[in-house]
Amino acid sequence: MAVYTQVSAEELAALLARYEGVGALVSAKGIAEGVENSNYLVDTSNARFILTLYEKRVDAADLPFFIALLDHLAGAGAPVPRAIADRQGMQIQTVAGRPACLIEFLPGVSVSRPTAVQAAAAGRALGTMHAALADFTGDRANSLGIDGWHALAARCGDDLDAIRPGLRRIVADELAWLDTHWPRDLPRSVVHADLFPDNVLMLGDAVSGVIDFYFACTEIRAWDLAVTHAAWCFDNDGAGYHPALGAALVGGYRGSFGLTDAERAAFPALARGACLRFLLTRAWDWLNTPADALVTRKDPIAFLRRLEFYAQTPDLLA
Ligand SMILES: Nc1ncnc2c1ncn2[C@@H]1O[C@H](COP(=O)(O)OP(=O)(O)O)[C@@H](O)[C@H]1O
Ligand SMILES: N[C@@H](CCOP(=O)(O)O)C(=O)O
Repeated sequence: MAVYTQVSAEELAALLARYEGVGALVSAKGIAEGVENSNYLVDTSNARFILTLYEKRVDAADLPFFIALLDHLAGAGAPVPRAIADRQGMQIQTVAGRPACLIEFLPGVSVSRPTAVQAAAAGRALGTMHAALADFTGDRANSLGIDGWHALAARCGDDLDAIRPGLRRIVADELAWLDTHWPRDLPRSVVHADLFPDNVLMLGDAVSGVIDFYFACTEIRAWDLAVTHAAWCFDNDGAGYHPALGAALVGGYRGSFGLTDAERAAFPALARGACLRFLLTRAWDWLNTPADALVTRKDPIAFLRRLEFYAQTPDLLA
């Protein structure tokens, strides 16, 4: 469960009083899903909201970028939640000592075993967002891009072998391979960078919401598709690849945005980079999450298995 910071009913009522028309506090519950931030489901006499307190990897200095990104996408008709402005026009607040936003609640549920139809819808939603971002002028460096993977691997150090004997060597070899094969000249854009099924809300087979933009950054645009492919098209433990999901996801994306020959050719390398990114952040969390934290650690090895698949399938989108 991801609730790192407790918020009292008094603090919450005082927060809500800053906003015009949100109503009075009826109830607030910590949300079990998520690993990065503290999230509360807040019901008022008027509506339902999400209260997010930013923790861990979210730098408060990046919040204006994320909020501008959500405003831009929502303005273009994408189903993303805006941060609500208070009477003074402030979207970023301080709650229990943490930076925080009151956020629109979006309906829908995230699927744990997507169907091909749902994967196609996710691919279309990603492509539609990329189209909407063509005229977004915000910019944020990717601290979890290829340079960041080197730094994170160095910080994990020998402890990687405590997760799986030999993992440190595997990571070092993969970094060396990526340094040589990483595409440097593909189109770049602001991207979501974490479009896992738990960050896509669905009503039936339709995408009703895309959430959790807190890794959004300027990156190789097709890397976003590679992240989404790695996240959607395997069993959770990374053991089994589902070609029908892969074809549907990529087909949905190509239909709504498009993919160049150069992006297709680079896809296996981008996917290997995506796997290494999640392997490393999960490994770091695995090694550093306090025993008493109310959060479920995610398995790094599930992304080692995906990495092995992409390494063995260099002609995946050929
Ligand atoms: N705007 C929203 N509308 C509806 N539910 C949301 C919204 N934002 C977050 N949630 C719920 O909160 C959970 C955790 O949110 P998320 O942003 O993924 O957290 P974290 O950044 O900690 O991973 C989601 O899985 C979803 O159930
Ligand atoms: N998607 C990442 C972890 C980030 O968690 P999220 O709940 O913010 O998506 C992973 O699976 O490692």
